[in-house]
Amino acid sequence: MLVLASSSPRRASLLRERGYVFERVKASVSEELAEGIPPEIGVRQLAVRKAEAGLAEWLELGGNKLDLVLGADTMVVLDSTILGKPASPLEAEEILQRLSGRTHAVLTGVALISGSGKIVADVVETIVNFRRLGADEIKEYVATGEPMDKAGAYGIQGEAKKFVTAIQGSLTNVIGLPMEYLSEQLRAWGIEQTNIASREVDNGLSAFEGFTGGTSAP
Ligand SMILES: Cc1cn([C@H]2C[C@H](O)[C@@H](COP(=O)(O)OP(=O)(O)OP(=O)(O)O)O2)c(=O)[nH]c1=O
Repeated sequence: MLVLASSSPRRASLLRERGYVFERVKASVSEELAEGIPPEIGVRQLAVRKAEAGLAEWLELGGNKLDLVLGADTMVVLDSTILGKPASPLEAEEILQRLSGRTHAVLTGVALISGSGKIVADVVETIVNFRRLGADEIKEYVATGEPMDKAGAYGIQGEAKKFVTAIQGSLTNVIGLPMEYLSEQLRAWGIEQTNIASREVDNGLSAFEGFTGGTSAP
């Protein structure tokens, strides 16, 4: 049995759309990191923290020790600086101004852990290029509310798609889970997709079909 330790609706959709059957628990953890920690270490640490908290909660609910708990954390990194979720619309504008006309990295830490003591944790990176953004379009975008619960103050699967000129690497990694990497890991743990038909569901990503891993514009 797979258990997703996350309250992110995006992570649940990504798994569901690929036909995984899973349970969900909350991953309530402090997202504080040591000052100056390298982003790739920090993002892995948070993924492990979430998976461990999820496992504790799952076992408390009566879950089996052999069940596999998945925790993840996504960060946007520009010039070695972590750009988290904006605390206010003004901060969202500031973050988007910084990303304007630049290339940044999106890191997702993924941790898989079971009560039997097995743990695998990795970090997957996607590189994203933004075109130059005007002050008015940033304001308009922030007013949609879309940036507020997202690392780096944007959602590539939503309105912010139009800001992106190229990506290198996994698109789903930017949205919260690197599905190509994760499918391989889950297979190794004996967890397979069970309902491939549900992959046909339109997830709003069709404009990006064939776009991942390349460098062309959407
Ligand atoms: C950059 C980017 C981030 N995001 C989202 C993915 C993550 O949900 C969120 C980063 O926050 P996270 O702290 O990784 O996750 P979360 O708080 O949403 O959920 P939980 O900790 O319970 O698992 O930003 C997008 O949806 N689209 C994007 O383009």
